[in-house]
Amino acid sequence: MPAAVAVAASGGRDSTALLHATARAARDLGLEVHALHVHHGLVASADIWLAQLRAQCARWARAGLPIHFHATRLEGAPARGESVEAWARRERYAALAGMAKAAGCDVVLLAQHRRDQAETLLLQALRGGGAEALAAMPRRAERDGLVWARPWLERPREDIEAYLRRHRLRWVDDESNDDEAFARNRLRRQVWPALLAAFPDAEQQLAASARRAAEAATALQSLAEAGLAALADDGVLDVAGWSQLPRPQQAPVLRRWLQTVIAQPVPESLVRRLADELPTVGHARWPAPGGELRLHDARLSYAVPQAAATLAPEPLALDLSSPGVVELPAWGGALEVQAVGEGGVSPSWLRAAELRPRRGGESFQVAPRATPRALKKQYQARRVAAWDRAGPLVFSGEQLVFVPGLGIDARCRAAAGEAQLALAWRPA
Ligand SMILES: Nc1ncnc2c1ncn2[C@@H]1O[C@H](COP(=O)(O)OP(=O)(O)OP(=O)(O)O)[C@@H](O)[C@H]1O
Repeated sequence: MPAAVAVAASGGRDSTALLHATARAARDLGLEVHALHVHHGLVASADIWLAQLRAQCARWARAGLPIHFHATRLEGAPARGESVEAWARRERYAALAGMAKAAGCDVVLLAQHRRDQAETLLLQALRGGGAEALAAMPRRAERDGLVWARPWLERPREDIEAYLRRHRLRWVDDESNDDEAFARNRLRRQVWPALLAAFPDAEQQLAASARRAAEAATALQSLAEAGLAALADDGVLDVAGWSQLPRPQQAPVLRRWLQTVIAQPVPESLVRRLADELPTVGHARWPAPGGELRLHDARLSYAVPQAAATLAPEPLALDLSSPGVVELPAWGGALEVQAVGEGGVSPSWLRAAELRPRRGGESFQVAPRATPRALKKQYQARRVAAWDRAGPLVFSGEQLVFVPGLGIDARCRAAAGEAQLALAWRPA
């Protein structure tokens, strides 16, 4: 049995009740309770929440409950394109995990109850979620080396209200619960009263559905894993083998593979599109979260763009006039120099070469009679993906000689019959 248990406490109604109930049980069992609060810094009232909860815990401690209070103020802000809710949730869990570990707790209790579970199932269904999403919240999950448990997940909301009344507990009302811009608040305010009036046991039945969906999701996942075992190797999916699977297994196996290679949520539209298109195309690319999927020789892989140009190293002078491979770890790859019969550059251009990062404003000429155009335009015209643009530009004096993804500038090409070299950028 653990010596201490943590409770994630917002100061709101449910977690106030859970904190109090846990502290009372802990007193009887000889355990310590750590109340963990996260100040998101998003609304002015967050200061009041923190102060009230701290004072509440101090009062309970004085009254003999084995309770300790900890709080973390979140720093920073959502990344570009990230929603405030997603950022707050991720940072809240990270802060809770940090505080729990520092307090020596292995278990963190969360206060969601059966009504929350029923709402989550409905919200997932309204977003078109599959079994995994309809499973809603697990009663117990292991993450970041901690157990996250929801001891009241099967408790009706009324039980918690009765507990609060019985112990005359006070809590802070979250004013954002009134904001109908949030789907959960619209569900709570507009839909739930009507639903309960028409279906009095809705909460219980929806929570039961979530439990069954969780079982179905676990079974489906093991099936998909078993199907994948023979088809995926080192992040590459054998598309020929996948096409031989019975039709109903194809999407689940594909979804599972995508989840393993893309470390972020996989849009269902991508799963559907791939399931339809994979059997019909030979070579193709599809945009995917954080990168790109590439199909080549019936093998599907996922590629992530190279580090951004802001990390590009300093210019570097070197002699590239003889064949060989020049390893350039600072650039994340190597330049390969090869003797060729045509289409190359005369070695004299490469004797005093300089590798430079792209700065903007460079121009590149693709063919002898073409007009030089801005590098950016050439990339766009030839649909060079962002990660194929990584690697150094090779200059000779002020003349751009070679560009990863585009090749040798036509102005530097050697005449037929002359000694010449081709360059290629090989990302690590
Ligand atoms: N700022 C916070 N600091 C610590 N724990 C939090 C915080 N916000 C939420 N939690 C924890 O996550 C659980 C779910 O959060 P959510 O905001 O969905 O709950 P809620 O139904 O509003 O609960 P409560 O009435 O306790 O605020 C809470 O019950 C609580 O255990």
